[in-house]
Amino acid sequence: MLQFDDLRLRVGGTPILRGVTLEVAAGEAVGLVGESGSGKSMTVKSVVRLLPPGSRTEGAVRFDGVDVSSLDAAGLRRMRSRDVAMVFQDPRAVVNPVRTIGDFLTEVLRDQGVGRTEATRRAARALSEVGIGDAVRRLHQRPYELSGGLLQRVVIAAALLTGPRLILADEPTTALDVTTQEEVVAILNEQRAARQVALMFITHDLELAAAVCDRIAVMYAGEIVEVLPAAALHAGARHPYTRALLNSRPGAVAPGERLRTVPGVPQSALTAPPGCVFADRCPHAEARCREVRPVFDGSAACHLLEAR
Ligand SMILES: Nc1ncnc2c1ncn2[C@@H]1O[C@H](COP(=O)(O)OP(=O)(O)OP(=O)(O)O)[C@@H](O)[C@H]1O
Repeated sequence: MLQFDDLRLRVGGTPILRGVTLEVAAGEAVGLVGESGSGKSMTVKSVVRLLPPGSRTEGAVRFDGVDVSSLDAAGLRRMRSRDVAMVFQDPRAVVNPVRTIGDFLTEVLRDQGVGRTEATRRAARALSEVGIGDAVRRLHQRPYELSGGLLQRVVIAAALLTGPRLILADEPTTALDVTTQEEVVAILNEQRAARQVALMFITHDLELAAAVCDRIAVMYAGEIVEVLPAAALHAGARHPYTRALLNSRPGAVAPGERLRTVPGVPQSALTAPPGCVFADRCPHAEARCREVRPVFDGSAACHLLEAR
């Protein structure tokens, strides 16, 4: 359904994505993990062309086989309002603070010609489906009357309301406290799985990605360095960067022990060396790793794995 084909992105001449190739099947959940600045947000934003001014892309992003860069304004609006829904980190940045939850939820349906009574009925049902009781009262409330967790559920309800085929979720729970995070992710995942909606889920949390997703794509400095089935995250991770990330999880050391880190500093696509993007921090790097860029073979981009 969704295909990134050697997507490269520059913003004002600065390289941000250096050739992202990835596919997402209908109904599939794919997690995008990696350090800050690795290009996760830019990758998902390129699906709906929500890129910063001065962006230039090469390669392609295709939705249902159609290159999104070829969509005219009407096509882009249709894709953003029907086919693809977005859930971002901070629900308060998305919901208009002075309008009611009911207005927020029914707006898109009303735009699509759904009558007021029917739109309100669907909005109330959508709230119940994301676990918000007393839906009729909630529809009359304003965002400041709801906690962050409840408001993010409202955003998820809105995302599901138009029957999208893909949800782009960019760290949807980072702004919430830990117990609320789990509930919100569980609801998002239950509801999208029940409807067979595909998901691209950006998170820093490898375990969370593995719990929610079918496959995980690991990004580093504007590239995907490894893609693997979520069930194989621990036993099957092959790329040295994925292994280093797994080793640096708090759960990877005994309580009281010092946490391990990935040595060195995160690289950006701009400062990436000509060879492997991870060469400067990789404990196994050889001369060719610094000179020749490894080819992504559908599973990983690493010279050390090619040799085996
Ligand atoms: N509006 C912008 N203009 C120019 N460059 C940008 C802009 N937004 C982000 N970038 C740059 O693009 C690169 C990728 O950013 P992106 O937000 O995709 O990373 P990320 O992996 O999602 O990070 P995080 O986990 O911190 O959100 C970074 O180097 C960032 O500085």
